[in-house]
Amino acid sequence: MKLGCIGDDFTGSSDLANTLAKQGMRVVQYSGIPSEPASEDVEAGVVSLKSRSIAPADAVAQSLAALDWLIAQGCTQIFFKYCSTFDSTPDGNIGPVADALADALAADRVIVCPAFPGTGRSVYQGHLFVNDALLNQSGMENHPLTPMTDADLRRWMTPQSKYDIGHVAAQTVFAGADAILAGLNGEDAAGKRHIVVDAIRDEDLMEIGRAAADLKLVTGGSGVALGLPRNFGCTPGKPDWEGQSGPVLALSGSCSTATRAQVARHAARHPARELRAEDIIDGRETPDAVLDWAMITGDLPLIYSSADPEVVKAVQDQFGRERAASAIETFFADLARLAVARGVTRIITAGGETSGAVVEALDLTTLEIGPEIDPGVPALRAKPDLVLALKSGNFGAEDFFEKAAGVLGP
Ligand SMILES: Nc1ncnc2c1ncn2[C@@H]1O[C@H](COP(=O)(O)OP(=O)(O)O)[C@@H](O)[C@H]1O
Ligand SMILES: O=C(O)[C@@H](O)C(=O)COP(=O)(O)O
Repeated sequence: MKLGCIGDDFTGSSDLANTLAKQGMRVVQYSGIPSEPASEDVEAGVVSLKSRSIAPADAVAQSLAALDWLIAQGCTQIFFKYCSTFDSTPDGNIGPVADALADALAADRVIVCPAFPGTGRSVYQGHLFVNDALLNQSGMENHPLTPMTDADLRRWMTPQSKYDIGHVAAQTVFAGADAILAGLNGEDAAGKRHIVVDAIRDEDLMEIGRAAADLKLVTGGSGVALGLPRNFGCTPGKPDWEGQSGPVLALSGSCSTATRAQVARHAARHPARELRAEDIIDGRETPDAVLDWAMITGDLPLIYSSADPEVVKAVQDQFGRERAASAIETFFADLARLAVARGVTRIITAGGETSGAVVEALDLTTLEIGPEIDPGVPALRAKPDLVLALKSGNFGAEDFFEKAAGVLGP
């Protein structure tokens, strides 16, 4: 293994694995830290953790354990993947994990770059934009777990990290890899360890990738990984893929803007069943009954708890943020387990935490990367008779669920 990756959630990890696979690397996504060595032919390993919204100390411990495993596989560069919307709170977990990885690797000039132009995320003058809106005006300010209320990445990262945060501005990035490296060196000399690097186009990311060839640690969204495979001699390619026939089920616990539009569109055309958080928490809904409904109805049924920000806020005020999230995630996890036991072979999940809960419940250890469904979302094969799509909350076109079902199989 050459490139070792640690993803702070499962959708983000599949997004990263997708980017690396498209750039020609032989990639495997692991669910949690594997207990065995990787197969010899894997060039990039992505260890998916569910560490984005847990206690910072736990996120650090899990990330360091993942690092140990990746180093033991021979990796010479480590990539820490977080969300292209920089999902974190003033306590973490991006800063504490980046600090711990940098310390463990004795890494300097740590790039911080969530840009992903293909999905509208750009970093300009240290600020993160989603299309034409600043991050904190993009809907992400209402995220149920990590409300993003400031678009200045340097300011957002500062309370999270024990190190000073530097910046390489767009003008330098536009001048290419040598200038970027000089910019990183300058910030390093000024005592900055984590360095926000601007990027607004894929060309910028390719140049940042070139500049990062000898760095021990790179952090960011999947975009900044675009230029890394070339450093390892890889050239773009297409994965082998054969779809899977059989019953399909879509599950959505994401309350992000894009997912809510996808849910609304799907519900107007296919069977869709809404789960109210209070009914789950009070036990009025059971996974068995909901699955019975899905198996009888067919036609790409969608089960969702996705709700508008006011509804989510009322639920969180009544039950507490963590209790609500955990009850809903457990429900989806139980539902997925029952669905597979009853013969479902294609599962589509929307939402990073939701997807993590589902993959962990299904006890899937490795995921093979298939073709891209929409930017940042690949088809995945988990077992000979089970394929998945793990959709990041804000990714995908409005007809994503239909599209995903089509790519996953006939
Ligand atoms: N109706 C709801 N009320 C409160 N919390 C919810 C509701 N629906 C889902 N959640 C929780 O919100 C979180 C959404 O996070 P996630 O699945 O990562 O989606 P995204 O990828 O959009 O961030 C999950 O923890 C989920 O259980
Ligand atoms: O970088 C991204 O935006 C995604 O890969 C990602 O991490 C999304 O996370 P969720 O929105 O929580 O699914």
